[in-house]
Amino acid sequence: MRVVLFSSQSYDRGPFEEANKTFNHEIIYHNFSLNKDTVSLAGKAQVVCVFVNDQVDADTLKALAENGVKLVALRCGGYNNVNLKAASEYKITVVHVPSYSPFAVSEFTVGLLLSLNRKIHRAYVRVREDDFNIVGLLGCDIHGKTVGVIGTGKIGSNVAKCFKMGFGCDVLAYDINPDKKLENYGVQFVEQNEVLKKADFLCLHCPLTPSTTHIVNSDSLALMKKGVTIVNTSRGGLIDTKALVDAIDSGQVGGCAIDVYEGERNLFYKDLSNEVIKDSTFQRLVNFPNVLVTSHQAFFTTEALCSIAHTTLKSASDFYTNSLDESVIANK
Ligand SMILES: NC(=O)c1ccc[n+]([C@@H]2O[C@H](COP(=O)([O-])OP(=O)(O)OC[C@H]3O[C@@H](n4cnc5c(N)ncnc54)[C@H](O)[C@@H]3O)[C@@H](O)[C@H]2O)c1
Repeated sequence: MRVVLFSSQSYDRGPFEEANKTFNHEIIYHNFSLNKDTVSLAGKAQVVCVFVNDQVDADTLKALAENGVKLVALRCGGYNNVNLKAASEYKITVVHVPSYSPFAVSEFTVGLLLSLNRKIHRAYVRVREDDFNIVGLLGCDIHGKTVGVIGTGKIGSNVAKCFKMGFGCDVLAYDINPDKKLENYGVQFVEQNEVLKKADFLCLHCPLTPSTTHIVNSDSLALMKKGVTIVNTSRGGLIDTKALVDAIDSGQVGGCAIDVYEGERNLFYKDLSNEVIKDSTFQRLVNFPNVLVTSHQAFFTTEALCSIAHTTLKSASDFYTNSLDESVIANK
């Protein structure tokens, strides 16, 4: 198969070339993203492979279909950036990587929360500047606090278990489809509003869907405990960023660590260090001392990259032998 990767980075090549020793596809790497303006550069692709910020909207899918593309393979778990309905209309199958390393994202989530709470990222900068003062770096014990988890799938369940069993927290969880096995670990399922009201630390791990868009907004922020810390490693669109900025400004939110941002498409994975960033909401957000932002890297481990490459190329092979595993199909 000819597989064309959009938004590919230097670190994608190694794992894809290694995995391809098993599958023998022809792989073409494009370092720019897929959208309706770049779709013609898919060329004679049989499989188009995209990542989290490619814009696979109806126009793009129509152009892909006209070019004979029958498979769009996301090399990630979420598929909120693909118009699945349009894909089905144009008879394009969309596959994703439902599980590569939930540990990669859950471990990163815990790391972000620890770093933000104890200001480790700020301490690092101070010590490098020979500033050994610790004023302003005060944190709190996480032990004994209440951690709220929205979405307890592969990632959220790991996070919930980690805070319950590793840190001795009370963990309150909400999921539209709760996996009751988590209760055996002491995690308690409650209504979403109860999670929001009681959490000292709130972790978001549900997918971005119409019903979860801006799940954190001015109304839900008002329900939360004053001084709550919010951690989002799922998708930026879960948070209304303007409302979050206001809540940080007022002190309603005491800290925020995010690996994802609703306007990240124009920013993340690019070196913009010599440019003026026009997104004033983002600029305001990153300048708060109690905010920690990373550039959508929670997935970024060696194990995850290898697993993503293997599953993606296997799906390409399986699609053309009619043996795709149901679990990888996003538009069933
Ligand atoms: N930052 C990163 O690098 C990165 C990497 C991988 C995944 N992610 C994000 O993490 C999300 C979770 O991944 P996962 O592998 O745990 O997915 P998953 O499908 O295993 O779990 C998602 C859970 O959310 C629940 N859910 C769905 N709608 C909900 C709602 N309205 N309210 C509460 N719960 C709801 C589902 O029932 C499910 O249990 C993905 O959707 C993706 O957006 C981010």
